[in-house]
Amino acid sequence: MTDAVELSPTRKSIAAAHRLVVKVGSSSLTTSKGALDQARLAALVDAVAARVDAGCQVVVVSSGAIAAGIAPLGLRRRPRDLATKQAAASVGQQALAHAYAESFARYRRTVGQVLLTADDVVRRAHYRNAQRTLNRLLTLGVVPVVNENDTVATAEIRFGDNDRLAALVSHLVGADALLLLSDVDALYDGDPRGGGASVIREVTGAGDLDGVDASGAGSGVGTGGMASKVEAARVACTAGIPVLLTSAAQAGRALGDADVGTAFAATGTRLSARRFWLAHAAGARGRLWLDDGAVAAVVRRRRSLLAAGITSVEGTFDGGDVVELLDPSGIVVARGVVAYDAGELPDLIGRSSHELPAEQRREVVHADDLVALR
Ligand SMILES: Nc1ncnc2c1ncn2[C@@H]1O[C@H](COP(=O)(O)OP(=O)(O)O)[C@@H](O)[C@H]1O
Ligand SMILES: N[C@@H](CCC(=O)OP(=O)(O)O)C(=O)O
Repeated sequence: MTDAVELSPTRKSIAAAHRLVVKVGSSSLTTSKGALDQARLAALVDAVAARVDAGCQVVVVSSGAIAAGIAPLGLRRRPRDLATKQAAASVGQQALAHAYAESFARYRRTVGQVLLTADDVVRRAHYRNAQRTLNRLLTLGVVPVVNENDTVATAEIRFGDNDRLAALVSHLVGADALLLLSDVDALYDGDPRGGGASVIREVTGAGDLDGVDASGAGSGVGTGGMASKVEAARVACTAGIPVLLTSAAQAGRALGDADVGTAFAATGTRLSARRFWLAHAAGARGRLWLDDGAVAAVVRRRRSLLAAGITSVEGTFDGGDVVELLDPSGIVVARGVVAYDAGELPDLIGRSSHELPAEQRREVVHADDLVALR
């Protein structure tokens, strides 16, 4: 008999989490013909209800609105144009909400539908509203079922994928763990459909993802693909939230001892709402390229960014807008609120403070308004 392998600290913390966000993808809830798969939805609800009955609070972030609208509308495949996608989402979301309500009713649990647009997370006043509603639902013992508000979200304001939405919601509700449930049992070092790929059990830092190819397209009914799950896991982990990625078919184990799939360890600590918004939710209006000295000052020593360390400026922004800070190789190393308009900076960059007139000696991005991403 072999000894049981000790669970990693990440898995233990996920198994012990009190407040969880569980994201489930379209391919796990719908048939290939574009209708809801009631049996698979019920199996997911069984697993979530068991965890709720054990005293935990669970937010479900559910995709599937567009996919579930395909068959009822008599369409042959997932629509490509926005108007038809929105029509499909309108029909499918209704079916989805009804199915969750009926399925959770088997456990005498009430569900609350929460449809969010990117604005609800990007604008700080909206962020607080969404936060308040979700918290209230949870304290009332309701299971919130969240999706993007696809019927009104236009191209510019779309989250784009529910993996990212789930990571943002995890922070919003102060979740102790995020579960990403898909149609694949784990992250592999390459697309498993090609064969020969190996499972990655634990990701403890960015280095564990070196050489991992997650670029393969998704299932065809969803949008995200594996790359968006890895990115969502990174967003959650840097905000201090561990992530478990596995298949919806393993939801019972995932919500039980968490000894399945790929576990991503939290790499950062929980950020304040403002810093999280700066790092992940706010839209950037410009880019500042830094020299190596400025990168070291900003990222390692957590100093303000001065004009002397900037080599180039891109974008049309005003003082108060969010910009990305790039290292000399073009990697975004930080984000922050810029103190100058784009038009003011070309005359200042590369010059040290004592060369500048007194009114232009203030920091370009103050340390309090800056979040390092690496
Ligand atoms: N490195 C990888 N590891 C695991 N799956 C991968 C990888 N690269 C691509 N994939 C594919 O990504 C798919 C999951 O993405 P997607 O279909 O968008 O899921 P969902 O609908 O659950 O959001 C898997 O079915 C798998 O074929
Ligand atoms: N909001 C969309 C989901 C888009 C999406 O991200 O889908 P998926 O990749 O399956 O998680 C819908 O409900 O159809």
